[in-house]
Amino acid sequence: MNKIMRNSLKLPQKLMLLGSGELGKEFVIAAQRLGNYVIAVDRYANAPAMQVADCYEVISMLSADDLEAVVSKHQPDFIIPEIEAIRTEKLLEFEQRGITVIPTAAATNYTMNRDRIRELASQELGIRTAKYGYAVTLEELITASDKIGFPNVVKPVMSSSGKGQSVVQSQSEVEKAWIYAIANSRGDSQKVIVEEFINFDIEITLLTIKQWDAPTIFCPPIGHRQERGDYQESWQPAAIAEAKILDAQAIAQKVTDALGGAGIFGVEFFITEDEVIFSELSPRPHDTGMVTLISQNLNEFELHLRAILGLPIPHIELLGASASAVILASEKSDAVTFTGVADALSEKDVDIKLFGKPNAHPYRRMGVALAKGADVEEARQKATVAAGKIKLV
Ligand SMILES: Nc1ncnc2c1ncn2[C@@H]1O[C@H](COP(=O)(O)OP(=O)(O)OP(=O)(O)O)[C@@H](O)[C@H]1O
Ligand SMILES: NCC(=O)N[C@@H]1O[C@H](COP(=O)([O-])[O-])[C@@H](O)[C@H]1O
Ligand SMILES: [Mg+2]
Repeated sequence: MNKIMRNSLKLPQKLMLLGSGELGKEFVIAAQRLGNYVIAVDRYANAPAMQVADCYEVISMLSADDLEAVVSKHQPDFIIPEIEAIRTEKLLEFEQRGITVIPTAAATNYTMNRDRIRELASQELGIRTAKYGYAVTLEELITASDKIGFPNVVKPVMSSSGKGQSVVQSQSEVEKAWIYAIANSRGDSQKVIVEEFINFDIEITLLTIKQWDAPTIFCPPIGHRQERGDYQESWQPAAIAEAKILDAQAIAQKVTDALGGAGIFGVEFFITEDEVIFSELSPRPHDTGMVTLISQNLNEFELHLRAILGLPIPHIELLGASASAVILASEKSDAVTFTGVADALSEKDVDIKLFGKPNAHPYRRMGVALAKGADVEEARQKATVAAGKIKLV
């Protein structure tokens, strides 16, 4: 259904983006370069992607009525979610009405909360994940934590970028983790997941491109480092044994086939000495994949667009060892300005993206530094130094 036939595709298409952060902004730029018409939607005005879209709407994406209003008004050909927290039941309805939802409405429903995609991977597909349990009360979390053991990781089932997530060392810390998770849960969910802590050697994102009428293809693996559950730096290629890359590709193919549709997926894995453990997946570009803005002939946003529109992807090429490092805010501010950009850009093969978020708060991601180097170590060093030069004032 809704399959785009390559040779009959007419441009421009009308694309509605649900979520308008930094990932959406780069996607809109890619879409605009082929002349498409983009409506950017988010919960606040002047969000990054709105700044480069044809028009924008400010709504609650968790409200079915709000979604209905903007879809009826604009009649998009495609609805392209950019965040998890969307009333996905409504997307099923739009899909039934003939609008193509990316990658599919069912896939956005599976990945809206951590529990459904975890059940799909672990129970239905038999894929190795961390041991896990759920809780909807503190008492249940105490019991579930005992079963999983310590240390463990507690997360709201609906959250992203590490919001509400904590590593719990002992039973005495469970209550604090519960309160933190519930306070930082997006939407109306009161459910948390508790996971076995995986002591991995490296964690990776495998960007997986699922196409309408061509085989699934993969980017070289991206390594990353996270703090507070949020990405700090990423690099490509990640040094992993070929056999493990093939294992990860097979798992990514299995999960994305089960989800269906077309588009890019960021499939996350923990790699230990002898295991490849599936963590989670984004049915859209991934934050750690921003490194592809400098590392590849086609970046993850261009790949997403081509996959969505059924355009060919003849070749993905890694242009050299590359890295990204985030630029975070440290204080609350409604008037953000940056210094140090000239200094950062004085280095060869370094680039800076500032997202244009209208306000800042501690740890909010405001930009990213990108670098190429002779090897991954040099690229990481250059990206981190460049990010450190940018100051918010
Ligand atoms: N079970 C675990 N064992 C060890 N580390 C973990 C575990 N779960 C999460 N982490 C760490 O926390 C990070 C964020 O976790 P996860 O990807 O589940 O959260 P998220 O909020 O969905 O993040 P994002 O939206 O940025 O992908 C992981 O990349 C990893 O570094
Ligand atoms: N890990 C998911 C992720 O990176 N999502 C990206 O962050 C934006 C929200 O940023 P904000 O919280 O600063 O508004 C989202 O819109 C998306 O671009
Ligand atoms: Mg993640």
